[in-house]
Amino acid sequence: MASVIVLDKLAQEGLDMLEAAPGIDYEVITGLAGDELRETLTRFDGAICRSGVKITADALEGNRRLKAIVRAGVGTDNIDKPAATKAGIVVMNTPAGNTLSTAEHSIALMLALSRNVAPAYQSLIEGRWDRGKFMGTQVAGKTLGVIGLGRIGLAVAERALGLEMRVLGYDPFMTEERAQKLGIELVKTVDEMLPQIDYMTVHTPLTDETRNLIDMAQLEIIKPGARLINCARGGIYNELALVEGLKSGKLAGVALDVYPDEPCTDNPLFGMPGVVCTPHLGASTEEAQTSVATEAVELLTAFLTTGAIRHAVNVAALDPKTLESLRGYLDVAYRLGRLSACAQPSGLSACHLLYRGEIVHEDTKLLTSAFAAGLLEGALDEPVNLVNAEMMLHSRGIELVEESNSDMGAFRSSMAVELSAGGTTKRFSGTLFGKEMPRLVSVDEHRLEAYLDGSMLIFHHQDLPGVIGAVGTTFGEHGVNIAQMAVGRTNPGGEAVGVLNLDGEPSPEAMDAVKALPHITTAQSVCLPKAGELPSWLAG
Ligand SMILES: NC(=O)C1=CN([C@@H]2O[C@H](COP(=O)(O)OP(=O)(O)OC[C@H]3O[C@@H](n4cnc5c(N)ncnc54)[C@H](O)[C@@H]3O)[C@@H](O)[C@H]2O)C=CC1
Ligand SMILES: O=C(O)CCC(=O)C(=O)O
Repeated sequence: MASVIVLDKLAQEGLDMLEAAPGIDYEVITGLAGDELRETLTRFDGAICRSGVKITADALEGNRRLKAIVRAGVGTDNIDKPAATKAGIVVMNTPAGNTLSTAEHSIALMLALSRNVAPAYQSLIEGRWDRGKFMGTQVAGKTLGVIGLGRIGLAVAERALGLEMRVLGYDPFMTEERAQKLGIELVKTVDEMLPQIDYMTVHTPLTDETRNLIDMAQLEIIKPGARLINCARGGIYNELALVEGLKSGKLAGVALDVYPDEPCTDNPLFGMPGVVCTPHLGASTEEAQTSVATEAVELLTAFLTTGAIRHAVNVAALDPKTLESLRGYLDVAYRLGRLSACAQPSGLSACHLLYRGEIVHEDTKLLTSAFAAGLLEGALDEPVNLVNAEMMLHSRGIELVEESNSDMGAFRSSMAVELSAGGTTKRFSGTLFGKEMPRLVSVDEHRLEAYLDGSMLIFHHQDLPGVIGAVGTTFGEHGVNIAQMAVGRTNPGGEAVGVLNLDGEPSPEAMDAVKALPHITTAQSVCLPKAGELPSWLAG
């Protein structure tokens, strides 16, 4: 049974889906923070949140159970993604469910600003019939600047065009041709837009580039009387500049749905003339909340029950079809990682991976992550999986290089690993027989064919009569049964390698006895998962 925690208020439709999901238990606990949040999260496999809870590095510290966090919404800025990645936790979001509602809220705020809706209502309920005081401005024929032409920005632009506005747009990822088709005039910089606009709306994440996008300097060039709207993230407009702009008359209005620190009930803009603010309501419609809640539950339950990863913001996607078709090779990659960790337990500085044949047309990045997970699994006291393995390898200064060659070589697909440590190299390659039989097909330059599972012995020796027999006899004396044997050599009488698949792990005494045999140069015991045994992140 997988356990899920819902950390913020979630639409009932989402909770109903959790209730009905087979193999899933859930609890709703909102308002958690600090130690209470950290301790609670250690009891769950998955979490669903909105923007209320702050999942900081502290909240994830020492968590060995949580596997996924799904944000029922777009912005994942309330989740410490580097900390989640380090802990091997997948972070996913529901990117499209609240697009239209947020676009509509931006338009609503623009119209509310233009027609003084909030102050006129306030004045009315205070007993005044002030028809002269609240002269508005028509939006038709006016110019709207849209910063960020992603899902919400484009939906706003489309609606503004429907209101007969001229729309200028700025987004480094939008092409001139596409903008033209949509009826948006693309500008090259925000500064180019500022002298031309009557309204501005932002629809970007808060990043180093978008923080304080409108500041004191921009007030110097903005068209006097402009009205600014922010339904994206607090901090994109510098609030002190907005206060100054309103005081000086440079700005005629400001509408905010989002704030640098939320919840926010105290803000220098609140109560100023020309300001209308809402408490982060962009996505607060029944339609948007139903959509993000049900999608979040779908994403989390699919991940917890099948391993499928969609809409992840810290790891490559892994849809059920890809997972199914790659599972065998992910297993080969993971086992080669485990084998490499035994063969090169210290001083590793670089791993070169070469994918050959048909497999190069698949997402080999995932295979590389599976290899890295196998390599590190036994060495770390924390969970390692596809999410964090490469990051952990890099943070240990181990270089990971991936190459592909579509030539098949001896197999339809294969994967070779070269490990470098202090001027020496070791090489292994593996392939998949059938759909799920991982095989070791070379050690260094020697070809062979051995099972890539269970207990193994890999030994280098001189190719002389009686050497292999002596290994068999020695193991026999120590009660170790040999299930299968493979030998590879380049020249008769030269260096050779033997791989034994054993029914049990040899004792240290058995290993010492084998190492002491004449003509044996190295002997390494390797313990891999049994055939068909997969790590939890791969088993689904
Ligand atoms: N107020 C609310 O309740 C809601 C707020 N949001 C926020 O709205 C924002 C936009 O959401 P979506 O449109 O779904 O995201 P999106 O990812 O579809 O679009 C973001 C766009 O911003 C552009 N962008 C990034 N950096 C930029 C820069 N420096 N200058 C110009 N453009 C830049 C990107 O190229 C992309 O096209 C997000 O921050 C999200 O958190 C989303 C939903 C609800
Ligand atoms: O959960 C909410 O209502 C906030 C929505 C939001 O800001 C987002 O999806 O980025």
